[in-house]
Amino acid sequence: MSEASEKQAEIAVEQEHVDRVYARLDELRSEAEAMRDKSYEYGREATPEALNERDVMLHHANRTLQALNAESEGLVFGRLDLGTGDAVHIGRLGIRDQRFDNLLVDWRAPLAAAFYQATPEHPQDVIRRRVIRCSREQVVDVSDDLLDPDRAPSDMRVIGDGALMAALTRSRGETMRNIVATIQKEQDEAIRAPESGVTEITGGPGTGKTAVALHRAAYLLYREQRRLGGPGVLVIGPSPVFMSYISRVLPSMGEHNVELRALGEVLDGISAARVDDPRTAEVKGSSRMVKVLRRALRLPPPDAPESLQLFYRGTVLKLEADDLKRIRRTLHNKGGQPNKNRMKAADALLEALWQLARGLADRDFQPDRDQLISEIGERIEFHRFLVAWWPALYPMQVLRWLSDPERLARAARRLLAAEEVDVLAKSWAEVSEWTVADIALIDELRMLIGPPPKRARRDEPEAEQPRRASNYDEYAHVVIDEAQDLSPMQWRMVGRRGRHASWTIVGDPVQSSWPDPAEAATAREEALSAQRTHRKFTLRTNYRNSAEIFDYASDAVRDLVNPDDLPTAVRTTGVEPDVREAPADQLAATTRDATRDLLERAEGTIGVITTMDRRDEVRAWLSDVDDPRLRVVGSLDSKGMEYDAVAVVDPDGLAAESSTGRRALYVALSRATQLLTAIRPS
Ligand SMILES: Nc1ncnc2c1ncn2[C@@H]1O[C@H](COP(=O)(O)OP(=O)(O)OP(=O)(O)O)[C@@H](O)[C@H]1O
Repeated sequence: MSEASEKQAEIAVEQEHVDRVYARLDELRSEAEAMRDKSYEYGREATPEALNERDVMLHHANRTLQALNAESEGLVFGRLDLGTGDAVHIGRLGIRDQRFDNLLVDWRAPLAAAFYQATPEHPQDVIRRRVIRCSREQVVDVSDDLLDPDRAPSDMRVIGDGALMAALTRSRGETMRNIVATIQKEQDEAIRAPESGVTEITGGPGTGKTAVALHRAAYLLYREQRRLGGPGVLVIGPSPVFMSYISRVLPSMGEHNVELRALGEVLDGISAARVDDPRTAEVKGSSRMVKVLRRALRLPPPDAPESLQLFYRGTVLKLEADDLKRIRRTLHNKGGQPNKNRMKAADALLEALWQLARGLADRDFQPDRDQLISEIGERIEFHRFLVAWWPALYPMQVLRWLSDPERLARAARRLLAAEEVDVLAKSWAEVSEWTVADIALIDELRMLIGPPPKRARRDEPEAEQPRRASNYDEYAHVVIDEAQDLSPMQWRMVGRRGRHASWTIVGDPVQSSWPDPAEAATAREEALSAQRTHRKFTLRTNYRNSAEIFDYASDAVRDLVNPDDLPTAVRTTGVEPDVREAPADQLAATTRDATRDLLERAEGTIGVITTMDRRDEVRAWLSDVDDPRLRVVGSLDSKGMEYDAVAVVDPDGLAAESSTGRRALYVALSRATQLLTAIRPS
């Protein structure tokens, strides 16, 4: 038999099994639908027990249907031939036949672990491992690894030369795919690590950190359904573009109970995608901002009245600016959230008025404490004063007040340098749209201020009404991707979402754009201080880049890092990166030529990456290139992304963009799977 017909014969064998799986899937779907219909009937009886039973049935039926109806692409993807003579098929779900025998074992079940962990050195009773590739319900390819040749029966066929290389060479689509059929051993160890505490996964570009983190989320949801199913899993990544890029991975594995949020979307109800320039982001992200914000809350609101004057029984009572200042200071010194202290503020003012009145008492004026307090306390003019002097505060409003440089300088005295105050005030004064870094400040303010009183909420401007999170601290597992870039303020924000959670933290210090790693490390330790277990996995193989591309990309950081922190790229293509030089007036034309060239030569997506400042300019240069595969992004937006071909426009500009510019350049140059062009202004 020729190699091709051997392969066809094996494809036919697998097709038979895949057909059985799909037929059984249809049966199970019908059963679940029947159960759902029956649960509605139970509901009609309306006794508490019947209603309870209905809810349980309905929940179960819906969950089953959701799992069965998830994209069926790649439902069956693996097979193990064991030393016992048994064959086990592995898939995205576990499916049993009517006799309760396994037709398909869920990839997360212990029985499937050998699919990822068996090696020729430790075959774990696996003789042949087969990856099956399907297009919908049709088997299109099989690819084998013979792990234990000595025990292989003589008629066992071994097809192809490895599924991993085939998967890596294929062009990538708009969104990240699951890698469940080709997860490698070192990745599997991180995916299947216990849930508790902190699991840290590091590794260089393209080592599969994001893929591993998402598969780990799916694995934990399967294994720890009871704990994670309710409060759920939160996955945080750098940008909305990135979240959309990874958004299909979990649903493609049947998991829907996961919230994906970019860093600018962590706070309910507000969403920011704009990023500050590096200097501004650095100041906004510094943990010094906690004190600045605390101080800002101690300042009177911008239009606060400077004195309080009332007539009481023919006598003038007046609290002067200094009195009011002292009362405010005392209230703040006692601590607590200003929004919860409004009653205390009213009491303190009334007490001060009483002290005044008592000092003025004479024969004609004999005030009584209780009477004065209750009479003045009910006056509308007193309430008006209180509302202006100690208003209900809203985080965004308080931050907006800091666009006044004088006010900000008062809050930042001895904490921020004059230049830093300028940078911040300018950022808030010039643009009304919030940035990603502002969100962590707004979240901090929410914690410091406390919820506004219910009555005040009705007057709350629309823009100030983030949907109140009931589940602030209630996620059971938090996954942070690109964790190396979180600022200290962002660590505080995410820490609040997972005080009782377990964590998966994924990142690569070499790709970090945060200029002060020590400050971020301290904030991270604080955010995770409740965690007792800490385990770390390092991934060392770069699956994305060709060796030629990664070698060129690594030059950007080689002298900054320990060589052990750079992974090894496994694939060679023989195609070196294309480096072009162009005088400034030719840069647009050269970029257009290079982009068209890449669109022609590469099959999948094309990314053009440049400095954040030049993003719009480069977009305009390419506005007449009409191809949906093309994306033009700034350096920060390229974090975590991947394209089949990449053009980096002005690499030296990227390197000079910030104090961590060379690391940003390393990120940009390591985004391509097949082709890389660098365009340097000469
Ligand atoms: N075991 C695997 N089988 C197939 N493809 C894989 C495997 N591991 C990783 N990949 C692919 O390699 C590419 C890089 O993966 P991923 O984006 O998760 O890496 P990363 O470590 O997060 O990269 P970066 O740090 O650069 O953002 C993706 O296309 C992913 O699908």
